[in-house]
Amino acid sequence: MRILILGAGAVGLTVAAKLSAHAEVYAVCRKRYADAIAANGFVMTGIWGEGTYHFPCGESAPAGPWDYIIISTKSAATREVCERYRHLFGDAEVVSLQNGIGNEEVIREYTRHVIGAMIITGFEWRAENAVHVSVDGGETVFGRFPDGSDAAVRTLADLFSSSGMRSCVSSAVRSAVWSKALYSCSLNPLGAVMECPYGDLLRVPAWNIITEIVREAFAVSKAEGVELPQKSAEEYLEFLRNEKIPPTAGHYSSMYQDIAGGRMTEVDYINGAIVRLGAKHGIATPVNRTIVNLTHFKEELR
Ligand SMILES: NC(=O)C1=CN([C@@H]2O[C@H](COP(=O)(O)OP(=O)(O)OC[C@H]3O[C@@H](n4cnc5c(N)ncnc54)[C@H](O)[C@@H]3O)[C@@H](O)[C@H]2O)C=CC1
Ligand SMILES: CC(C)(CO)C(=O)C(=O)O
Repeated sequence: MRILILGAGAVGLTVAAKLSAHAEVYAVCRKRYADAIAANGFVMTGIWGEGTYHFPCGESAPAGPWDYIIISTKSAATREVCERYRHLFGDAEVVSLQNGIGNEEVIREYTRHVIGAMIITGFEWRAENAVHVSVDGGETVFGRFPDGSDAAVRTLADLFSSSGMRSCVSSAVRSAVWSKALYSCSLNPLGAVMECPYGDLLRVPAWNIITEIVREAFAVSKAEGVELPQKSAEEYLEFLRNEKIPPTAGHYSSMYQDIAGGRMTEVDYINGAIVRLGAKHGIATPVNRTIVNLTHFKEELR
């Protein structure tokens, strides 16, 4: 099996390392990462095990055909990556292994073979050739986008699982992507602006803000025709409080880490997507809009 990973950073390089024992993998990444990995290997620490991995990577992609092409850039780069590498897509299954709303819709403009995914594991840079896997909020979910499942989806989920990355198949992956987006809307920007781990967001003043974020986002998800497993915003909030925050309570959000590292966050593709889609449906989203502005303000202060 040949797998190409495009825009490999913390997530993509770690996944490449895990898959490399079970498949032929190539990771397209920045030159400084490729040079560091060529010199010293890729060093993984944390809950997925510790080790040094050697796999091919570089700034440009080798010729196809590829069985799977996994896109693991930040959402802002999805279209750019599709434009640059569309000549390699062919019959490959193109997988979005990203956070945010709208990535699969962009990829669908370039190929009919789109697999969506929802990943809720934490990856933190430690060096240009080193990533720490910090928390695990559940299995990675794969599905045919927007819904359905088939042999190609099952093969990919099985490959991830047999490579040591717990995964499953859902016939409603769009719903899984939205469920994670609601989680990210609630926790990531607030954790970044307040500089605290997720567990602190259970405090009453933060939870009051989260309640409004989720109510707005839930209304937008309904207007978009997304069927979440929870029937109401209140049910989603209970799920977030009781099932999703506890296993990741000590985690500092990736938006916190982006701001600390001087990078732009993905807030425009998370809370910002709720604001844009809310406007399309005539749903007011003042709290999500405020959170987007606060996060950009924080980005500018760094
Ligand atoms: N880090 C985490 O804990 C988690 C991240 N995610 C999601 O996974 C996705 C990737 O996140 P990370 O790996 O953390 O980000 P990252 O910033 O570490 O990696 C993204 C990589 O894409 C590369 N890139 C950007 N534009 C490119 C282009 N035009 N061509 C080629 N490469 C390009 C960058 O150089 C960077 O190395 C995001 O959507 C993120 O929200 C999801 C779950 C957890
Ligand atoms: C690490 C994780 C999965 C939170 O659990 C995340 O999505 C983030 O920080 O953006």
